[in-house]
Amino acid sequence: MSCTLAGGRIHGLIGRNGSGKTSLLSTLAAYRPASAGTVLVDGEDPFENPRTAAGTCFIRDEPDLVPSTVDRVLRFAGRFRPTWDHTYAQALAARFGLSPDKRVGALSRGMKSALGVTIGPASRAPLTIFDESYLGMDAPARYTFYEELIADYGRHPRTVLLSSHLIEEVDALFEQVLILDGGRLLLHEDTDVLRARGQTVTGPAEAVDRFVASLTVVGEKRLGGTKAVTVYGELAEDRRRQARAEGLDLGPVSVQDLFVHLTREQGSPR
Ligand SMILES: Nc1ncnc2c1ncn2[C@@H]1O[C@H](COP(=O)(O)OP(=O)(O)OP(=O)(O)O)[C@@H](O)[C@H]1O
Repeated sequence: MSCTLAGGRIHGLIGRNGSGKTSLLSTLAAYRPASAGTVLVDGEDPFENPRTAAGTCFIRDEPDLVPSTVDRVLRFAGRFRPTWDHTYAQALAARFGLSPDKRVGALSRGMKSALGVTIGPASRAPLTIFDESYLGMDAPARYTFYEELIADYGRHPRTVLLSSHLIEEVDALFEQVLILDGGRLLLHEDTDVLRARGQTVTGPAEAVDRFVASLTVVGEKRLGGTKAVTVYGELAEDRRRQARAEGLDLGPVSVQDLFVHLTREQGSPR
């Protein structure tokens, strides 16, 4: 794969199991050297590089936590990061219900993840990477994470790279999307451009079925007599007019529907 990630954006990394997300993120965060090819962070090889390491925060699905108390874990995380905001870290930990004197060993799976996603935003690292960091966190805690991430990103813009399987929950955060498939970069686009690659056609079930008969259907939902069908491919203007004339609504497609369509057939792991 070959790509350049623009700074100051939130990039979503999605791909099926074994497609290479963790391998890519681990190499960017210098947890592993590149076995082939070139990886540059801010123009430099990140491996064993103190300058890029100080500006990178990598929160893995099993967060790296020293065996101590919540407060000490946060202080330790801040020691290596010039951009660390300890007041914000404490406020975020409190929002997740993490008591400062609680020991890491006594935290549940989801609470360990919550501590990981406290360190990520509080690091304010110019390159902040989350690799399925929400694992085990319940829905209210995940939504708190998304809310805090976007609010803090607004206050302190930086480059965020976030891999997730919960695409419907997180796609609103993504400014750009990368889809990996079998170790290759299948697609790298602005989220809006990606959403325009398909359409959702909604209306009375029979009219929708008639309209989509000759189109590539990638998903459908039905509620009573109303149906919403997702189709792949752009619609020409005359087809759009026809849809409106038949009382059908056209909307953008979900990133998840497109992802499933693009990776279901060819998407076997390497
Ligand atoms: N430590 C390792 N040694 C050898 N091969 C590995 C190792 N870790 C991962 N792989 C292989 O590298 C490929 C990519 O794995 P990777 O963990 O990067 O995928 P992923 O997209 O993060 O998957 P998932 O969504 O399941 O977490 C897979 O074929 C996997 O078997």
